[in-house]
Amino acid sequence: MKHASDDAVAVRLSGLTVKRGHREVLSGLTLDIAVGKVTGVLGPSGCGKTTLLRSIVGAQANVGGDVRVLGLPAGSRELRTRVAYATQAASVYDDLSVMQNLGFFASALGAPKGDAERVVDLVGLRNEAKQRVESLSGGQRNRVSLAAALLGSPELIVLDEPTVGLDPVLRAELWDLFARLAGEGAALIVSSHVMDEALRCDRLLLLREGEVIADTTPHALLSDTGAPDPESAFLEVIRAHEGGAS
Ligand SMILES: Nc1ncnc2c1ncn2[C@@H]1O[C@H](COP(=O)(O)OP(=O)(O)OP(=O)(O)O)[C@@H](O)[C@H]1O
Repeated sequence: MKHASDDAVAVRLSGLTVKRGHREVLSGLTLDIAVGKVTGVLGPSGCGKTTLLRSIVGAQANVGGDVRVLGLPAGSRELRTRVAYATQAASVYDDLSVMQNLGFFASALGAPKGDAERVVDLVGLRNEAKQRVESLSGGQRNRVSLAAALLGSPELIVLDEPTVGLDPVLRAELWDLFARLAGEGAALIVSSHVMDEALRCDRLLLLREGEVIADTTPHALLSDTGAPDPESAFLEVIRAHEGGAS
């Protein structure tokens, strides 16, 4: 029988361990990620953020332990339209326009007619809609990828560093959008190495060398460490973790 609370769980990790090459990149992660919230995966370059996201969307090899997504094993066929993933490198066609790309992905996903129009507005690319992707700036290309990830109505939206290369205004707008989507009931998992973005998340997972060293909220991160900003708070958490580990 299903537990009632399972409906609120988008992702359940049980002892997730990943080896890449000879290295253990993630070491036994056990945690649940809730629906209706923006969960931030924060941490320095190389700490395992992308590997964690790839494991959740079923794109990672050599995964040990168990990863359940919306109650199903990660990567299950049934999850194809229910889970969206935007990678760091924009995965769109250079020789097509923004709208042609979105139209293509919309029909591949079976998204409703008009959905490409909806998402192009969501990511603020209306003026560039007819432009070929190859002529866009890096930040604009990433937004095409993000728009493609928002097609249909995914229940879980996994975004790998979606705000890289964006100006502060656009960044703030996208974080507003993430909060709105979570408010509508989606689960969002957003990675970033910009600690200030931590403040926009409902929950924070701070990752370091493949381990979750803090599972907290922006408010608790600042109040527990007494640090003035998330960057110093993160350093404080690392110091405390290393002190405790030695
Ligand atoms: N094939 C491989 N062999 C050995 N190590 C690997 C391999 N692929 C990735 N790694 C290592 O795994 C670690 C985690 O990589 P991952 O891409 O998940 O980090 P990240 O936190 O997303 O980094 P960034 O913020 O720079 O994108 C890194 O230290 C990386 O060097």
